[in-house]
Amino acid sequence: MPSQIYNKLLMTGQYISAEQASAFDDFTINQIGVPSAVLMEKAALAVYDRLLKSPAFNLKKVLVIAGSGNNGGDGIAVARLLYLRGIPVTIWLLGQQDKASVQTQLQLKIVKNYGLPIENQIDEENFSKYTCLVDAIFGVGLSREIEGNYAQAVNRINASTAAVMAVDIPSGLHADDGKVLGTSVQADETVTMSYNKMAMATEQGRQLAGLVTVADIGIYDPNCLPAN
Ligand SMILES: NC(=O)C1=CN([C@@H]2O[C@H](COP(=O)(O)OP(=O)(O)OC[C@H]3O[C@@H](n4cnc5c(N)ncnc54)[C@H](O)[C@@H]3O)[C@@H](O)[C@H]2O)[C@H](O)CC1
Ligand SMILES: [K+]
Repeated sequence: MPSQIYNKLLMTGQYISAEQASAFDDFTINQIGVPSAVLMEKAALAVYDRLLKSPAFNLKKVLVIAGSGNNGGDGIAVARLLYLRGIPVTIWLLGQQDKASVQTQLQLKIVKNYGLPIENQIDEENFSKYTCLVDAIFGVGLSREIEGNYAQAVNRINASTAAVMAVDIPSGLHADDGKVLGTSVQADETVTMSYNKMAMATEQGRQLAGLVTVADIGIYDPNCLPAN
């Protein structure tokens, strides 16, 4: 694909809203036909690659904190990739499994078949032993204040000395305006899917996201596709 078309597709320097992210996702799956699991795998590979490459992360003992939506699904797939590389990794599943999204249930089935450790609770002593935390609690689907055990998990992540990688967007940041909904993860790095999010164009969003990597996972703005 000639580079000027590809550059237009990537819309480098653009920021998109949660609604656009979902619309582009939906278009790619339902109009173009790329299976959702393929997109999730490419999202997970982008986070996995950055975790391996970035000097910010000590992968001696990794904890993936996963919600029940597709952001959690991305995180669970990251845990699987790390596990198959021989990296010690545990999944702390916050959401209720039976309420998990279809894609997240698939990722849970896969990691169970591989025998990855999945916990519903992590005590303080064990939590403090992790050297790297992956925030896969909420992504662009965050729509209200974070409360209860989700808020507790966010506060424990922020109190940890371990480096934090946020999947797509720090959990607690609203994708459109960078507002903190109750509490938000403070990330060292964020790998965001397809295009940067409007939240990261705000001072607060930039600060909470840390170093942002925009991952091209094959989801594009339909208006930027080459005319056939
Ligand atoms: N668009 C892309 O390029 C891709 C995005 N992926 C990942 O999918 C998430 C978005 O997933 P979604 O299922 O829509 O929502 P979340 O996982 O962000 O949220 C989960 C779920 O939680 C509920 N919820 C919202 N606010 C709260 C709250 N305060 N407390 C409790 N529960 C809450 C709500 O029902 C949400 O549905 C995106 O960020 C990417 O990580 C794809 O996997 C790959 C392509
Ligand atoms: K997140």
